Amino acid sequence: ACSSKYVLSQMHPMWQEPLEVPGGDHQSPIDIAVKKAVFDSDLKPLESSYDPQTCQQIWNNGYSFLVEYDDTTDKNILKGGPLQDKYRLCQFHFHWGESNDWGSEHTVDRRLFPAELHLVHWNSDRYTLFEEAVMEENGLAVIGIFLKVGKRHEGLQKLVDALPAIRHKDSVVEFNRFDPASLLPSNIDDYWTYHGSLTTPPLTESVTWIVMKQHIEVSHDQLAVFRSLLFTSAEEEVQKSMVNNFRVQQPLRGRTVRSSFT
Ligand SMILES: NS(=O)(=O)c1ccc(C(=O)NCc2ccc(F)cc2F)cc1
Repeated sequence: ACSSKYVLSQMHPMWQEPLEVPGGDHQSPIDIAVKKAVFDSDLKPLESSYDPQTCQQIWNNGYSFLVEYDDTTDKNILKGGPLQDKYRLCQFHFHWGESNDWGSEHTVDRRLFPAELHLVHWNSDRYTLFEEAVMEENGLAVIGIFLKVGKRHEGLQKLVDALPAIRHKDSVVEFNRFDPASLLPSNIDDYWTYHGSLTTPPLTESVTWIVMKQHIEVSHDQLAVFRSLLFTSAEEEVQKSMVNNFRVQQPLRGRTVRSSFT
């Protein structure tokens, strides 16, 4: 899978923002000012096709928890929308807060959501490995989906039940037959899209962001289990709750956010 060979650099949630990312004027996340988004009628509907059997593992990388997929074949594909090529799913992960009042990375008219899901894909038409694609401008496509607290999300529960087994950093458990499509909102035709970056180091500006207008709902208790995860490994004396693992918002620097809807 895409990131098991790399453990994200040791970042504390409130990790010091690098003062400048070299040439970093396409950084993420951003605030999406709805009225300033430009409707683009050329944007096509998104097409995704995921195979739950290719789910491999769920693990705590010390920053979030990732569900990883076998990305050695074209079994989990995203195309259409703003994308010219086809992209392979390699993992999905979440960002959340210590309370339900904040936690998302992107905002909509400054509105914060309690959490945000990222489905990470890389361009398998042009590159052979995620690690290669992550360095290229058209290398990655990440779907961002906001989470709101409300009714229990049945699809998410299987994932929530696995979290106690990966409480500590670097813990991994086998996880199979999970359908990422079960986490998509009913409407995936309405989205905003812009060019940005990874929201954690190396912060490379290789991401076509596709942020869904429609959120998904999870229960308060489901989100509470996210907060029971730890940033720290089992050996460390002081255990730190994994919360507030989001990056601060970045300047738009003249970029245009396009919308697929009016
Ligand atoms: N939150 S986000 O969706 O923007 C995001 C998505 C993926 C990654 C990632 O894979 N990092 C590890 C990693 C793995 C390999 C590599 F070459 C570079 C690299 F950053 C980081 C952030």
